[in-house]
Amino acid sequence: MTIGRAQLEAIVEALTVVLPARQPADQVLKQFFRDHKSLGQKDRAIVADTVCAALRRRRLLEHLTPEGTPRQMALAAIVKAQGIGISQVEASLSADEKAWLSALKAEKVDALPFEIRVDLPDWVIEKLRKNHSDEEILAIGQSLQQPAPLDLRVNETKAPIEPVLDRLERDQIAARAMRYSPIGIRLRDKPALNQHVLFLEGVVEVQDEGSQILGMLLEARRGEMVVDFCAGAGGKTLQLGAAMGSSGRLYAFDVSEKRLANLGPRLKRSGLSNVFPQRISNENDAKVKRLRGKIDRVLVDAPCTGLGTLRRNPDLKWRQTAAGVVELNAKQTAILAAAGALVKPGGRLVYGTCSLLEEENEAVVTAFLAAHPEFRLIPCKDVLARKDIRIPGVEEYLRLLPNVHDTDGFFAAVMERAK
Ligand SMILES: C[S@@+](CC[C@H](N)C(=O)[O-])C[C@H]1O[C@@H](n2cnc3c(N)ncnc32)[C@H](O)[C@@H]1O
Repeated sequence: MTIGRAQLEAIVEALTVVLPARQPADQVLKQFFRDHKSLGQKDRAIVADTVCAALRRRRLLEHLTPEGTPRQMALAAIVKAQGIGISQVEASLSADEKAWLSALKAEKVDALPFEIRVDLPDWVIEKLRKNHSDEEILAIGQSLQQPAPLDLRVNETKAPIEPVLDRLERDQIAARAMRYSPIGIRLRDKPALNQHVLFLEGVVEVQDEGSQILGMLLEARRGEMVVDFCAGAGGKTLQLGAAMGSSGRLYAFDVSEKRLANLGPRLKRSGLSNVFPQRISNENDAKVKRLRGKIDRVLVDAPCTGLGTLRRNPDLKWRQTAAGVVELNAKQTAILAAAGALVKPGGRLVYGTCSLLEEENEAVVTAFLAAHPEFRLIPCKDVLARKDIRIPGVEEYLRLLPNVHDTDGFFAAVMERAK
């Protein structure tokens, strides 16, 4: 793949606005493309791929480019992170740059310090060391440097999985049933699906396999009262609504108007009529309190560092901080307590995150259980076994890792309130 002068300039300009990491990279990039309407489809793909590669290997690239200018970062990303040959950019290089890139190309990444190979900030590595060996941390870090696959969930209210797989095959979209999720399909490539009839008619939705497994832990059933406390744009809400056969009542709470607004069109496509999105001001909103003790199942998909999703959002690792974890922790604890109060006797509470950090996961659950003896832990393994799902390493808690399960990183705990 040749990268021309104009394309390289566009990559450098894009990195100039993305690298300060003041806002999420996808938002900055979206604005960048709005401001650069002359860039064609192919140019945009090249810019987006290189920016993503630079964010995935930012620590390596900063190590290799002592001045760290956006141009150096762009060139190093192309040659070192994307593995593109120097000859493919040669026409745009000065003699000095050519010599520098040749030396860079020859440098052995495997011989670099551990932290650079892991490509995570020091504070994250330190926290991971509480539960993982350095060998595991390296495997986790390297798996998070890979792009994530495109995963779909089949809307059970519209179709079983087999005809959907058949339809994809007929349309020459390479796909296979997922390893763990019985309602999931993994695509081999990343086709633009948003004009495909299966997507437009709400038969499939994009959802990572790990997220599907987490949603299944709630075992939401027909006719029940269910709350998705942190519904966001509704990835799991739609799954729960379908599992409930579009019956009962499913409240989708979130503090973010914008995220709930993104649920709107997805909900319409899904055809579900049991979902009630509600914006709440915080976890103690009156809309929450009036449901105390009345709900069969409550899911808390808590706000977290998102470190398990770095394959999709590589900028997150440079936007989170140790101080941020402390703030998130306070939120997670408060949300879980408020959500737990909604569960009726004999009901279920699931706490989940897409974080890899013990502080956001086991520690929050352990503290909750200590303060709420009316709840007890149900092993995730047992819940999944009822659906014939067996996942290596899943026992008491759900712990999914990209290097082990080829899903985003997820954690979950299932709790039941005494009758
Ligand atoms: C991990 S995301 C949810 C993702 C979503 N469940 C999905 O599957 O697509 C966490 C969500 O928690 C929301 N949130 C933050 N503080 C909250 C609070 N106090 N009460 C309810 N939701 C909150 C955020 O706006 C964010 O949408």
